[in-house]
Amino acid sequence: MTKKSSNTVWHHATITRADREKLHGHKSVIVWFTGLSGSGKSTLAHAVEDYLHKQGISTFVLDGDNVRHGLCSDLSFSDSDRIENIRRIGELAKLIIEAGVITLTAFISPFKSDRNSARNLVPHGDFLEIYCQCPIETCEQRDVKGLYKKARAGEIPFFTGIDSPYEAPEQPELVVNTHEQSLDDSVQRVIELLVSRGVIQSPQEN
Ligand SMILES: Nc1ncnc2c1ncn2[C@@H]1O[C@H](COP(=O)(O)OS(=O)(=O)O)[C@@H](OP(=O)(O)O)[C@H]1O
Ligand SMILES: Nc1ncnc2c1ncn2[C@@H]1O[C@H](COP(=O)(O)OP(=O)(O)O)[C@@H](O)[C@H]1O
Repeated sequence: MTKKSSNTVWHHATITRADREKLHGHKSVIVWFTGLSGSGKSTLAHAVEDYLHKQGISTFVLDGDNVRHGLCSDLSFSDSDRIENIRRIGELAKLIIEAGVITLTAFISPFKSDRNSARNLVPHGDFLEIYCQCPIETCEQRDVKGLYKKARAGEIPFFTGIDSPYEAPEQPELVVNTHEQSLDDSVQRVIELLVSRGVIQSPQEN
């Protein structure tokens, strides 16, 4: 349970999120990628960022591996530390959308309740959950970082999908099947979602 700060008073900014969004010419949302290790979260988040950046859209990617080198370097992969990891990321992503920037997060985020807590931090519609669906067999074949091999050898305890659970989203805003769809197709599906939600304009309208 999070400790509450005492004797602190919220200071209201004179420049609002809406002012910043107007300056940037687009809305800001959290695009939350979730899925097994190796399911394509980082690859897709960065490919979407590349696409948006080229359209002049302000973006930022929060990536599990990177954030665990700094802000969350004190956290392990126990259930309670994963919960704290996702709590911090939810709060951080909330701050970044206040800056008027589209925030793409790439964390396994294995527990439904934590993803829902992150969703509930921001106004309705500002959290778009994208499930990178990929059979564990394919993730394991990809074994981008050699971690599945180590986990199977018993060298990494509590590895997601092996001896630590992954709870698939029930009603994500989008499912991308990264074992069947090409990366370009997945990027297009995400862009279509952002257009359909009025976050960005259709590329034809620019
Ligand atoms: N035990 C265990 N289980 C799963 N993953 C592990 C583990 N140990 C290290 N790694 C590496 O850490 C990356 C996942 O970190 P996350 O912060 O996204 O995890 S979580 O959301 O808190 O569950 C994950 O990165 P991705 O492969 O990009 O998902 C792994 O590189
Ligand atoms: N459609 C796809 N979308 C995303 N990644 C894909 C796709 N097809 C194959 N891949 C490959 O799968 C791997 C996914 O790794 P990564 O993005 O690091 O996953 P994660 O961040 O979920 O651990 C990369 O080597 C990527 O090139």
